[in-house]
Amino acid sequence: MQDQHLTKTTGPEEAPSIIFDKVSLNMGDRPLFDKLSMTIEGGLCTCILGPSGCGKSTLLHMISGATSLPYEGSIQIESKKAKNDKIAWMSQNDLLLPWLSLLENIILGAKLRNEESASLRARAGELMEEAGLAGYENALPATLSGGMRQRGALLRTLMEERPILLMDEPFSALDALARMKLQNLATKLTRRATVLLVTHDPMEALRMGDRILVLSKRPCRVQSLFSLTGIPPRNVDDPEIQAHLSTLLSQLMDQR
Ligand SMILES: Nc1ncnc2c1ncn2[C@@H]1O[C@H](COP(=O)(O)OP(=O)(O)OP(=O)(O)O)[C@@H](O)[C@H]1O
Repeated sequence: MQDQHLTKTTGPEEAPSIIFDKVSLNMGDRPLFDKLSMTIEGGLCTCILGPSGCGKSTLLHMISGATSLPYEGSIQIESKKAKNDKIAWMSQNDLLLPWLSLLENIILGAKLRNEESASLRARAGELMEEAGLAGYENALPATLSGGMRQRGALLRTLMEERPILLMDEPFSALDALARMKLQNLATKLTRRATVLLVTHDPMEALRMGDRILVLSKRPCRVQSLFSLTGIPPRNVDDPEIQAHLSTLLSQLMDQR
């Protein structure tokens, strides 16, 4: 059901690649990026791991253009759509408006643009059903658990139907079980979009990613790239996870 909607709006032809070409940026008096070149493949989930302060969140901000940082080089998004119409953002704070019901929060973007309609509400209802939130349409955020609020935030992001999703540690505030459930849901509902997920959790990256980029300490460069072949979300005992986990962990330990 949801896949149909997502195919229509975030199909492969709509999910662009993001190309960094010799991107340099100083933060303070030191380079954060020094001629960083890499390609984020369209239509795949790329997870980014790396030491604290190496510039993971800054990369997402540079792609979104939300903050104008004085970088050199280029970041190209291969899409016919205008930038505002192609990127959605999700972070670890759910940012639900406390005075609106969960449903009103989920359709907030359309409400603000005066695009609310019966079909839009129906679509939100379908997504809520899929996310196990049916029956909570009128609940205020304060009456919901952290996992439910974060599921609501995920649905609000998906309702925007953007081909690029930038996710900055979206599940880090959740307990292990809620996190795993939300990883499964997010993977299912964002299939075919270009997803860039910043995380500190190697298992999350191995469960959700088609590709994993390990970044180095400042100045940030791509230290290694893992290409995974199976279809996410992977179970924790998936052979592909077992094959990569120790290599990934030892690389991350070496960076500390
Ligand atoms: N507005 C700013 N002014 C100066 N330095 C900044 C600013 N914002 C971030 N930085 C610095 O840029 C570097 C990269 O920050 P960023 O938040 O992108 O790192 P990160 O890899 O996401 O870190 P973490 O994993 O801890 O969230 C850090 O050293 C940070 O101190």
